Amino acid sequence: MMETTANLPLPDAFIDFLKQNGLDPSIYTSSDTLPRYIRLKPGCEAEIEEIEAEFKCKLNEVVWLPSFYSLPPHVQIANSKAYQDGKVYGIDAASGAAVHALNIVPGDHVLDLCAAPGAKLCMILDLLGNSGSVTGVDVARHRLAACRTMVRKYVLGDHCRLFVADGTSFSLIPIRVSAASKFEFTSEEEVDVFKEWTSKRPWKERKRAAKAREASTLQLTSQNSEPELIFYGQHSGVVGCTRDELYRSIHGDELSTCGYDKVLVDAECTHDGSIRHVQKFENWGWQTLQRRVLDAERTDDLTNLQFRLLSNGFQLLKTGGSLVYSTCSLTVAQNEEVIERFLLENSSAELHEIDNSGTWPCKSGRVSKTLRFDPVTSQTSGLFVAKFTKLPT
Ligand SMILES: C[S@@+](CC[C@H](N)C(=O)[O-])C[C@H]1O[C@@H](n2cnc3c(N)ncnc32)[C@H](O)[C@@H]1O
Repeated sequence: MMETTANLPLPDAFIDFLKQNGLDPSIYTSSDTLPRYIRLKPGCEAEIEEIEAEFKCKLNEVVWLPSFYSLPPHVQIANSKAYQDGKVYGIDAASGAAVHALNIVPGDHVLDLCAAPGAKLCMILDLLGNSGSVTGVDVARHRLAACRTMVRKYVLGDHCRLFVADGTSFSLIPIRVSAASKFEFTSEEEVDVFKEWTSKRPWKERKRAAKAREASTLQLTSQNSEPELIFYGQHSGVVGCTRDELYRSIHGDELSTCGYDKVLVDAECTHDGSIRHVQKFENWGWQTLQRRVLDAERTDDLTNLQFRLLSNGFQLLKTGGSLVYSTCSLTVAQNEEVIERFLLENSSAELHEIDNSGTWPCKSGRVSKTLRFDPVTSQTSGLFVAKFTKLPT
């Protein structure tokens, strides 16, 4: 049987899932009227009127989030010139808030551990501008390839590198000094030095990538398969670097100084807070939703994955750095319970109040200093956000 929430038919299994997790299905009643959000590329403010004329609607400034604008839900932006020229991109305001919580400052080296398809990664690159670096990691190659397309489309890739890898074991540190100016190579070494990125990769690199893919299909442990570098910009630290330098893993104490300044763990989840995602199952079949999303065993596996992603992300953070954990699920099991378990096991982790969050239209989570966005309270998609800092040990 279908239960109708406004014009939105939700299957019984989904309603049951919400109820079992203490979530009120009525938060989805406003889903049909939720605005669409865009982020305007900084520097394009003078073009707002032109963009409004193209979209045939007013761009309403989101007062609590810089560079964000809301539009009526029916406006399609994908065919617009402003979108195709990379002046605007679609990103929900709650997602923007999660990135904002990182307090990105020029020069930061940022790790985005579940990066694809890349809306948050693009925003981080935009905030960084001409400095620092962003390392995007995702286990799904096709999704990360879409992220690469997006980064290149918005001409944001100069300080970015993308690795297909398992975020629970990824261990590469940022390259903080311009490698090209750091090393002097003998002609022998130069063969193995990364040159400018090109989509036509040299034979040797293609062979390595094929080998890495073969290893992962043979289901060797993720620790055994090397992260596959599928993109790097001119100033991402990769150009001029040797393979040994790039693939140098660091564990333990050294990470406290060599780790990332900021880490985003936007973890894989059941997506129950994103009604637009749930609606896609109307076409794919509600049974697929039950099998792929709501299955209790899968949810248990997910909470373990979330815990491991959070733990590894925190491991790669330098002392004094900040980590934001977010999911587009609103269940306590995938959010508060994951972070409570994590805090119990990590004495150097401290929950941190998110700057300016007092002015944000969201609720507090069950754990103090955590935030919950939902369609009714926030006029956004559902999102849980928590911020940690790393204390000296
Ligand atoms: C919620 S999505 C991330 C959305 C992304 N941050 C954005 O803003 O576009 C979660 C991502 O986690 C990835 N993922 C799942 N398991 C992973 C793992 N073990 N390591 C790294 N990424 C993983 C999925 O492929 C998916 O792309």
